Amino acid sequence: MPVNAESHPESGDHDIDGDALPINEVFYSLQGEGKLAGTPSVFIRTSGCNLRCWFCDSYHTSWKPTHSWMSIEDIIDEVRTFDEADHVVLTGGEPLIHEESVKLLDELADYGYHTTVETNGTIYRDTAIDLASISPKLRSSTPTTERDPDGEGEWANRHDSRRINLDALRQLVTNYESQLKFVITGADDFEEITDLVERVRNQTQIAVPDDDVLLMPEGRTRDELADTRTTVAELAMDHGYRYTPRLHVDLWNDASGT
Ligand SMILES: C[S@@+](CC[C@H](N)C(=O)[O-])C[C@H]1O[C@@H](n2cnc3c(N)ncnc32)[C@H](O)[C@@H]1O
Ligand SMILES: Nc1nc2[nH]cc(C(=O)O)c2c(=O)[nH]1
Ligand code: SF4
Ligand SMILES: [Mg+2]
Repeated sequence: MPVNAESHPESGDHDIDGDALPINEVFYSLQGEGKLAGTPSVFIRTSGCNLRCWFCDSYHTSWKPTHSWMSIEDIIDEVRTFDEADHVVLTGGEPLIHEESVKLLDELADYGYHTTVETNGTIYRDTAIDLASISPKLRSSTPTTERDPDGEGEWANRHDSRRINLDALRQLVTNYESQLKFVITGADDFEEITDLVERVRNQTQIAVPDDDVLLMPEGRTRDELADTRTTVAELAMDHGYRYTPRLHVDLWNDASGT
């Protein structure tokens, strides 16, 4: 169900009683990324983000957010229409900017769903998360003047100062089963990854095995992925990290609702 009403997610200007979330789309697909790639899953995509990656493949949740407000009850009713699925992926935008995501996840868990949260790792919340799929943003994600899809670099400093929150990363990794999934634009990104993984390891007693560090090629389309994925596969082999494909892009390119 693509949802396309225009309004601003931070405004809260909706007339639904009870807890509600700005929802960009709800759809059924295969998990395309990470440890659970290939798993049939219902995706709930919230709108609104605290970062602005230049390459964001969900432009209508970050740079130009669109959504309809949905009550938690209505979201869960919609999820339950896909009766083959027992996995739910909460994504965005950044789903953890919304306090109401806590209640949604708790209720999904009460219904017995396995929950994955796709997050940029800058915000921690205590809720029912079976897999925290954390994608910390590297320097190469910054929307510099040359790479800004929507302006002239106005977001660059804000993005850069927000993109790493070591304390939030520590809490996510310590309290949930997790994966660290880095978007790679080129071999130059690698040093920053090893450095950040070390810093996270130094913050927690929980083991962060190389197997839970995933390298994902940057690319919104098959053609873009064709340019990055071999480099990324070789980096994974050289360093013992895991490669993750973007299965949905391989299967359906950049079609919406996939
Ligand atoms: C749209 S984000 C939403 C969740 C959260 N804001 C985050 O960034 O993790 C979902 C996933 O897509 C990844 N992603 C976004 N744009 C991408 C691109 N152009 N190429 C590869 N991965 C991308 C993100 O890193 C994240 O793992
Ligand atoms: N099929 C599919 N798998 C995904 N895994 C993470 C996604 C996301 O946008 O968070 C995503 C997505 O958009 N589609
Ligand atoms: S953090 Fe996620 S949703 Fe936000 S701009 Fe980056 S990729 Fe897009
Ligand atoms: Mg996606």
